[in-house]
Amino acid sequence: MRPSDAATRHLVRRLVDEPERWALFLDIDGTLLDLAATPDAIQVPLSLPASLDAVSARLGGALALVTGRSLPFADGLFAPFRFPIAGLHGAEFRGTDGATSVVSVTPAFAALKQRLAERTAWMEGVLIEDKGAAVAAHYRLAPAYDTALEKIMRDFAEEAGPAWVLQPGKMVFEIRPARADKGEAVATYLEQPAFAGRLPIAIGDDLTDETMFALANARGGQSIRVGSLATATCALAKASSPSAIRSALATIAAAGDRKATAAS
Ligand SMILES: O=P(O)(O)OC[C@H]1O[C@H](O[C@H]2O[C@H](CO)[C@@H](O)[C@H](O)[C@H]2O)[C@H](O)[C@@H](O)[C@@H]1O
Ligand SMILES: [Mg+2]
Repeated sequence: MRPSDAATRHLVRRLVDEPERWALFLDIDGTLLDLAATPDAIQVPLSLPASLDAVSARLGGALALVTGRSLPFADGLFAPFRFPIAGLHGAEFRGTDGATSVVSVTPAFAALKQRLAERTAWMEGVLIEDKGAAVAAHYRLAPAYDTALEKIMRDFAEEAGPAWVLQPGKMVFEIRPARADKGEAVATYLEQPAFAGRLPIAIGDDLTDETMFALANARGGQSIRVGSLATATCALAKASSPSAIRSALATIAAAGDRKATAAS
């Protein structure tokens, strides 16, 4: 398979030709994986975990997943591999040494999630995704509730207090921990062994990814927004689809294999 657009062709060239120069930060939903009707309906292509592992090896371990999913859920998607992962939009963090920092669910936040489920129960098609220290209200199956759901989520986010913020996304409103965003997670990785001294390439598809695009741009790296979204972006390049990103990763992984075979 060949990468289908200019941004992914450049990505392949950079990571094949200068693997010691770059660090790769990848969003999951809408970037590595095609979007699905519900959070649980996503499909992880069989070859993707091994592709990511091969690309990570090629980059000397300088690859991290930076996602709105919880860290344990993201780990489960790519088992048996364990990549550095920042979960809950940057609030949860596992570094290159395996040390993990998570956010506790306070009794007040647990009660708020319960009340949110009750408050939205009448909205047929609206799905509440409990992610521990974050909660998402999805309206992909009930787009007519867009405005009503935003108001409810805004009110609940305010009630949750300053340790949580409202995070809009693709057909979703989330209440996530305020303590770090994706850009801050990328900045933290760039101080860690394996990542330090490299230029960041951030790839994402949604509003939550804008902070990591801005960080990558500010550090002289590259930022790529995947797919289409009506809102403005600070990403420097665009890629057509998750499948184009997966294809690029497979090409980079295969180039690594070829070099290893040639050297032996
Ligand atoms: O930062 P990401 O890795 O992209 O995660 C962002 C959110 O992705 C998920 O929701 C989105 O994908 C679903 C499955 O394709 C889709 O049904 C939904 O409409 C999208 O908003 C996930 O459920 C959230 O928890 C993530 O924060
Ligand atoms: Mg995404």
